[in-house]
Formats: sequence, structure tokens, C-alpha cells
Amino acid sequence: MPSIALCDLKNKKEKKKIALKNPEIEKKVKKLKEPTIKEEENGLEVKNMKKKRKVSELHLEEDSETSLEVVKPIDVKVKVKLKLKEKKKKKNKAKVEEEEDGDKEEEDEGETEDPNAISRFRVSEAVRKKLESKGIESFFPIQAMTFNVILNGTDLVGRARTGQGKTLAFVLPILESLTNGSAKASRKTGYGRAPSVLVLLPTRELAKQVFEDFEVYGEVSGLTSGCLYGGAPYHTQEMKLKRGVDIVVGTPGRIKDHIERGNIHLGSLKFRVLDEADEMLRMGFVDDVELILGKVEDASKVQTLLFSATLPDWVKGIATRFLKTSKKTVDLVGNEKMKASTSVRHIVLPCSKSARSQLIPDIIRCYSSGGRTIIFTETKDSASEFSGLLPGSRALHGDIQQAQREVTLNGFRSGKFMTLVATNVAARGLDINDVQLIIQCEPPRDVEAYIHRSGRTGRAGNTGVAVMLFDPKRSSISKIERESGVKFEHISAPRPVDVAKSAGLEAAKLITEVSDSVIPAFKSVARDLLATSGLSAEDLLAKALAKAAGYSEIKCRSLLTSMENYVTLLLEARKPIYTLSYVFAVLKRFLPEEKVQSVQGLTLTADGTGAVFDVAEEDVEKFLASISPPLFSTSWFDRHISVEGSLICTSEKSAGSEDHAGRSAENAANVTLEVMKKELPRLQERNQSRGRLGGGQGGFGDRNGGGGRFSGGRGVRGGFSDRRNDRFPGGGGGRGRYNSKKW
Ligand SMILES: Nc1ncnc2c1ncn2[C@@H]1O[C@H](COP(=O)(O)OP(=O)(O)OP(=O)(O)O)[C@@H](O)[C@H]1O
Repeated sequence: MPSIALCDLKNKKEKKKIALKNPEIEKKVKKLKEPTIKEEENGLEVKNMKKKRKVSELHLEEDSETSLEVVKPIDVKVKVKLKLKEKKKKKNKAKVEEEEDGDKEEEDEGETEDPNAISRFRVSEAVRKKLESKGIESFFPIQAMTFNVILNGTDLVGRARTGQGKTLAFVLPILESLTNGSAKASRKTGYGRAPSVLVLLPTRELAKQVFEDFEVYGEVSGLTSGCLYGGAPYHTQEMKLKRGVDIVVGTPGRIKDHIERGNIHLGSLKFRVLDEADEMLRMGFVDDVELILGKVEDASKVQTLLFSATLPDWVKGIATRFLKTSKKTVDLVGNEKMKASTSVRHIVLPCSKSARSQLIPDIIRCYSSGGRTIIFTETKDSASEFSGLLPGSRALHGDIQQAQREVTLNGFRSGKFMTLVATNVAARGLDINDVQLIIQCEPPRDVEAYIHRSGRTGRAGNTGVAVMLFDPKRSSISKIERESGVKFEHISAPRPVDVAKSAGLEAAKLITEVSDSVIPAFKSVARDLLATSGLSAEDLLAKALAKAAGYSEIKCRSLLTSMENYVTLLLEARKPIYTLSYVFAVLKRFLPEEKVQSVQGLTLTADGTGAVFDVAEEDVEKFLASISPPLFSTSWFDRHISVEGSLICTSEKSAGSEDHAGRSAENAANVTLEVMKKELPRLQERNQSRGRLGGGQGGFGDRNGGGGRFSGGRGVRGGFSDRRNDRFPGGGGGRGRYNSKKW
């Protein structure tokens, strides 16, 4: 579990490069930026339509009632290149030099040809120009693959990974259909008109975001939109509806209210869209959604679209009920193992609850590349609590007044503050520029939440980092890993010494910016200090830099719980260790009761031969001396002074060097104890702890010692308390446990 020290990188660019060092990510990002749909799949409205239609049919199968077909993108570029290669071969036979030159030109032309160019789709000029003004000249795969299907009047289920442009995938063809397509003729116009489009979304923030897209592109098409969500005054919404709007975007609760108040009539509806459908239904809006959709008098005349990055099986039932049997499915994730964003570095880091507030600022410093960070907490209280602890951050959750929620989100979008601490209310759909880092304070309850939260970064072809903290004693990451297909990068906390180096660089930069005019005022003090301190000029300056960076000392940090001033020890035995009770028994043989009780986060290693735990820095020597007889005359502390002279618990010395194993001579109990300096071994996860003593399957016994140690209120300090985690009843995920009120 390497500690990846990004901290000492000099600038944002370098950090980004490192964040991308995962070759898999680089490959995928490149792929997203390239056109990935075959020319034929666009269903382009251009000359060679016949040929295209054939292939298009191949990939856009009609759905049956019971199945969701998977459509896979095909790499256009590869195909274009292959054709060109063939052409080139033929021409080479002729061996005519001039012809070869011509061929080269043709190849260049061919390679730059963009089959997803918006100019090749039935997008009206005004909208195209608007898109261009926003730098959008080419469709993303999901857009290219769904545009004509929607424009041609077919119901559709669309799925693509987070940040791949699903919003415009429905906004643009709907606008075109209303202004130039099949819905144009029967669309109601004029004062007091009933809406032609109804878009339902799970959160107010998302509703507002999607509404803004409809406004921007609708305006140039002569269409108006209204946004209806709770927490905002009814009156303004009613007035807007009275005047008449073409498109209504909103959350189910408020839309239902307006329908019941007689403010919205759905008799003229042409489109209904369920965006983030699974979330809406999971949040308990199913009745509202059904009621709203049920208000449509003649469903056969309405086109229904359902989009999300995640479509759990149970959503398919909903799709079957609300979409026509002729519906198409464009699924760009399908059966691919990796369901989460491929442009994100997915990292996990062990951290106890009490260490989070110390660790998170360092993670931000190391991984945010100077961009925005969103921190996800499980509850509204902890979101507020955290934002209180992190200077310059703001909280966003369901208990905050809507007006304040909007101020907060606007402030975050505009860069007034760079860290947002949010509940799942910000997990879905939010598209905020330059979010570089996502921190999840603990593993979410289901894989969908992980996918959407981590997907707030790495959007539209950009890259990002998602760090998930987990407490090995209380939570499990293997379920999320398995279901999302993410291969997590395991790292340990940024080392305080690395963070300090990074802060030192920033301080050095600041010092060079200080005007020379200050020198005369401070020079004599500097001279006196140099003469009296007994330090070299270099050391003295180092101290001054440390102070300027806010450091008076460098604390050490545990690898296991990430707690400051704690050190992680590894106890190993010659035989398998089945229970924590055994470890406690061993410790009790050598140490006084109060020291044994003070250990934190005791966890068995995955290989079953050892256990790791944290002890306070000042107790390390006592533990080592008591359990492993000293191999060397020097003390642990002496051996942990780094070359820079600072105490670092995660020594930079390599394995096999003199002090790697600390004191590891065996004692009467045939166990060894050593300081963990660089990497943690793989640990048993919470849900692996059923076994011999617990009566379940698996190799290892009940780590909780049959309800002993950790359930009886041992009064451990901070870190890992004895509280069982009752948020995982039965260890399973699944529906029904989501409590939207928590947000
Ligand atoms: N064709 C395009 N070219 C460039 N940028 C685009 C294109 N289409 C959309 N975008 C931008 O990509 C970003 C992500 O789009 P969007 O929010 O629609 O993603 P999404 O797939 O809905 O993500 P999520 O699943 O998280 O909701 C937005 O900033 C959007 O403006």
C-alpha cells in the first residue's frame, strides 16, 4: 500500500500528470476524446443513408418487454484507418510517387473526418451555433447514438458513464423535435399553453442544472422552460406556468403539487423524461412519479426517455411499465466490468473516524491539483460538522434552506470557495467545472452511490481523483469493488513529512515574492539569530520556512487509522491467528492492562498470520521492548530520525535495511512485533470475519472475539470505538434502506 507522495510536486500541471500516471486511465481518457461511434451508428442524415441504416439497425435493437438490449460503441477511428490502409496498399502497387503524395493528403483528410461532428446531425443552425460558442462541435458517443432514435420518435433507455453528456443527449433532440421534427405540428403555442415536455429529476440542484441547459438551447429555438422544485416559492412558479411554458423541469414532489393545484395540464405532452431514474425511485418518489406519469391521457402519443449512469435490474421493471414495447436501449456500459468513470483514479485509504479531520486537509493538499474538492459524508450532521472543521469549506445538504443551498452551490461553482462538504444530495448529476478531487468519508451503502459520487470528477474527458476513506474494522470495500468493477488503488495516508515539503515549496514561493524593502527592518534580528541560535543559515531558513508554512513540528501518522501521533505495529505469530482475543491475550502477557486497553484499531491481517494495531507514539518503545527483545542498542526513536532530522514514522529506508523489521526477535510467546513504516499488509475486512468461532464459513474466526473485547465498552480513546456498525444489517446492500431524509 504505497503512500503516494504527490505533495512535493511543484505545480498543478505536474500533479495532473501524476494523477494520470495510471496508463489505464490515460488510455480511456484518450478514447473518450476520440470519436468512438461508427459513422453508421450515428444514423446521420446524410447522403449514404442506406448503408448506415443497416448498421444502425444492428446496434439499436428493439427491446422486448423483458430485456434491455446493450449497444456497444465501435471505434470509428480504427475503422477509418483500416479503410485508409487498404486504399494505401492498392495505391502503393502502382508505385507512382505523385499518387502517393495525393494519398497522404487523402489520409490526413480521412483521419480528421469526425463522424460525430454536430454539423452532420439534424441540429438547427441556431442551436449548433450556441453549442459552438460553448466549445461543443462534436457529439459524445451517447449523444451520437441516441440523437436520431429520439428525433425519430422512439422511446429510449440511455445509459453511459458519469460525465459523458447524457443531459444534452436528451435536451438537443427534444428541442429539435419540437421546432423542426415530428412534434412540431401538434405542439401547443401561445399564451397559457400547456407544456410539451416534462423532465423529472431527483434533486433540486440537478433540476436547476438541467433546466439551465433547456433554457440556453431552448431560447435560441424560441422555446421557454420552467423549473419547479420544492423550497422555492409557489407563486413565481405558478405565474410562469400560467403564462405558458414549453418545457417543465423539476422534482417529482413539487410537480405533483402543481398538477394537483391545477397549474399543469399534461394533455399536450409530447415528451416525458426520467433523468437519474433509479435515484428518483430509490428516494421514495415512486408514487409521485407514477401519479405524474399516470396523468398523461394518451400515453401512446407521448415519447418517454429514461437516462442514468446506473440502471439496477429493478429499474428495468419500471422501464417496462412506462416505456413502449418498441423502446430502444443504448447502453454504453452494458456488461462491461468497469461501471464507474474510467477517467478517474479510484483510491482507497484506511482511516479511522476520528482521524478524518486531520487527514482530509492533507489529502486535499496532495490530490486536488489546486482545483475543487467535494467531500461526501453519510449524514447531514457530519456534513455540517466537517465543514465547520475545514476552513474555507461550505456544507450542502437537505436541512439547509433552499435559498442558502443555491448560494452555496453558486459560490462553489464560481470558485468563491473550493471545498464543498455534501451528502448524497450532491452525488447525482451535478456538473461542476474543475472538480479535481472527490473524498468519500466512508464507503457508501450501495455501488450506485459510489459510481455517482466518484463521477463528480473526471467529466467530459477530463481526469480526476476519487479517494474513499474506510475503516477496516467497520466497513468493507470489497462489495463496492466487486460490483463497480473498480480495481482500487490502495494507498496509505500522505506522510506528514511529504505534506510539509509541499507546504515548504509554497512558503518558499511566497518568500521570494516578499519585497526587498523588508530586509533592512529584519536584517539585524536575522544576524543576531544566526549568531546565537547555533544553527547554520540553511537550518535557520528551513525553520523560518516551516513557520511560514504553519509548522512548528512534524507529527507522525499511523498507517492503520491515519491518526496523528500514533504508530502502527505489526504482531506476527508462527501459527495462524484466529481471533482478536488471542492477540489481546499475548499483549497482556507482556504489558500492563492499561497499555493493552490503549491500543487502537486492532485488525487481523488477511493472511491470518498477524495483527496490526496502533499505539500512541510515546508508547512504541515500551511495546517493542516488552514484546520483542531489542536487537539493537539504539532506541526506536533514534532509528526513526530521517536524514532531514525530522521524526517520520513511515521511514524512507527500504525493506531489508537495518531498521526495517524494528525489533523482531521472537519471545516466549513465539510472536514478533515490528513498526509498520511503509506499507500495511492486506487486512481482513469486516465482512470476512466469520469463521471458526463465529460458526460461519471462511478461514478466520470472529474478529470481535465472540462479543468480547470490542463490544463491552473498553473505553478506547478516539479511533475505533466499540460501537458496532448498525448501518450494515445483514451485511447486504440493496434497496429500501435508503432514507432520503438522511440527506
Ligand atoms: N459533445 C460534447 N462536447 C463537449 N462537452 C460536452 C459535450 N456534451 C456534453 N458536454 C459537457 O460534458 C459535461 C458532462 O455532461 P452531463 O452533465 O450531461 O453528463 P452526464 O452523463 O449526465 O453525467 P452524470 O451521469 O454524472 O449525470 C457537461 O459539462 C457538458 O456541458
